[in-house]
Amino acid sequence: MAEADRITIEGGFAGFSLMIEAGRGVADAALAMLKGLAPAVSGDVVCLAGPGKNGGDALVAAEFLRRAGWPVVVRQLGDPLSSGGDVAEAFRFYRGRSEPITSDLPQRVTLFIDGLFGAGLSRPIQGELAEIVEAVNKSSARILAIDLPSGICGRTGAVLGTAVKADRTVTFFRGKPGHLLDPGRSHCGVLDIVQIGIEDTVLQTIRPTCFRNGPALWNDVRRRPQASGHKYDRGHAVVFSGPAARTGAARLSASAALRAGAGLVTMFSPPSALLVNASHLTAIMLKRCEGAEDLFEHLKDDRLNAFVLGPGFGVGKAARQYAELVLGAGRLLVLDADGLTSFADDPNRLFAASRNGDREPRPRLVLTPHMGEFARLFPDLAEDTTLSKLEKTKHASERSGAIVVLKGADTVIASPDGRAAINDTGTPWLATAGTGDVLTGILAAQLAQRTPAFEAACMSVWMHSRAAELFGPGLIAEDLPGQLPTVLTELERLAT
Ligand SMILES: NC(=O)C1=CN([C@@H]2O[C@H](COP(=O)(O)OP(=O)(O)OC[C@H]3O[C@@H](n4cnc5c(N)ncnc54)[C@H](OP(=O)(O)O)[C@@H]3O)[C@@H](O)[C@H]2O)[C@@H](O)CC1
Ligand SMILES: [K+]
Repeated sequence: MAEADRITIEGGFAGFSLMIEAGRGVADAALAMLKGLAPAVSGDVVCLAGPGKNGGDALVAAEFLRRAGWPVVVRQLGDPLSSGGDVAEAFRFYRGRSEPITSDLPQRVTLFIDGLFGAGLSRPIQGELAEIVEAVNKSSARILAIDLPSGICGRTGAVLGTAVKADRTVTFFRGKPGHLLDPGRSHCGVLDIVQIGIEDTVLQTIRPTCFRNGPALWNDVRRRPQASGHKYDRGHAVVFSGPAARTGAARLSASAALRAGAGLVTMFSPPSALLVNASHLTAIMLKRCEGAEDLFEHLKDDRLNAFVLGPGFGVGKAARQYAELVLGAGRLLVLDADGLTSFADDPNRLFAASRNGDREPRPRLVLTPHMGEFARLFPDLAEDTTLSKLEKTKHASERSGAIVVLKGADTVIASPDGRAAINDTGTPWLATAGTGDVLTGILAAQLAQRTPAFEAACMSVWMHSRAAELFGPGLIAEDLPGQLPTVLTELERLAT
């Protein structure tokens, strides 16, 4: 944002004009929240203005709201005139009441506008300021945050000390990681992104590498069946089954792979589980696979192009051998669950297989850990409290040479080339047994169709979340594949 700001001002746009537009955007959002209420009978609109430009935005918004007829009170932290520059100008722009801030807040408040700290938050909120934030959070008034809820770090989404819990947050030009990463995301409430005069062309100079996950990022590279094509054009995905008593996870994965667009799906099953699997499978094919030699033979069929290893598979030597064989044969691999844990004692062995002696121009391995599994492969990154979830995932991807999908309510997807995406869709109902297995199948389908691995991972995470949103409450993992046709139809509509 600092760079976007700098380029815009260098181009002849006055810094205070940006602040006016920011303040106007905040005032518009406030008016939308106040809609239906009468200024004469409502409580005050209380604008909390901090010492920096976040406070400047609050002062500008306060003036626009005052002009719209609302009873506005500014509670000011620090001396805006001594701050100079745009902040002093904003203070002169505001023609209403202003008092120094204390924890003794006004009693009749309809709306708090939080302009204490934004991008310039540099340390935890403590002492009387923390009491003020707590009092604002406890009040029954609604809360609108400017740029970021005060106390939320824009880089990491972490709470520094304490943080405002807003109903709505207005930010400028583009969202920041702290808006999408937990706990920042839940402190923002509804997120509005308003344009304040910064041209999109600044992005050509800034070249951002971090994105909010959504169809705009990948829908145009998504592979889809062609009228003249046949099933092998859509790839042949393989899912490794676990032993007889643990086959369900692999079947969830396989059925998701077929629904998500793989041309063919085969389960490789140990002999003990063949009968169980055979009694459940119809369109999905079944092959016996017992040990490395068997797999080596199967891999001679080079139409088998994308593999899933991990769901229900069991931890141990077989998982390590299979993963290495698949990667060594130049195939794409989604490694999940037990597949990840199998490398806990020697993660470098996995990373070496992933890089395959640096002969691979593009990543062929996708890791889909939750935080617990991530900590087994990347213990130092997991423990490092200075790193955000975004940074942890990016470092892990760079180290492993793999696409890393670090799951959670705020799933992060990172590529060794430095790109990353944060997913902020989905529902809490996704936190149920087996949904991760379904994700591996959706991913295998995209890889089988030869979508580049980073985009494949991003779109799979999004489709998985969207399927859950469409089903709604009461979701179990088995319900997800059945929603995929609707998700695909939606994506088709967006593409045309
Ligand atoms: N970029 C753009 O394009 C545009 C940006 N705009 C706006 O600018 C905002 C960024 O402004 P900003 O850089 O002045 O920082 P801001 O968040 O106001 O705070 C800095 C002040 O807070 C203080 N302080 C920090 N932490 C503290 C703590 N825990 N407890 C106590 N004090 C603490 C810190 O003190 P210091 O660290 O210097 O001692 C300093 O005085 C951005 O969020 C957006 O709203 C818009 O106007 C439109 C265009
Ligand atoms: K704020």
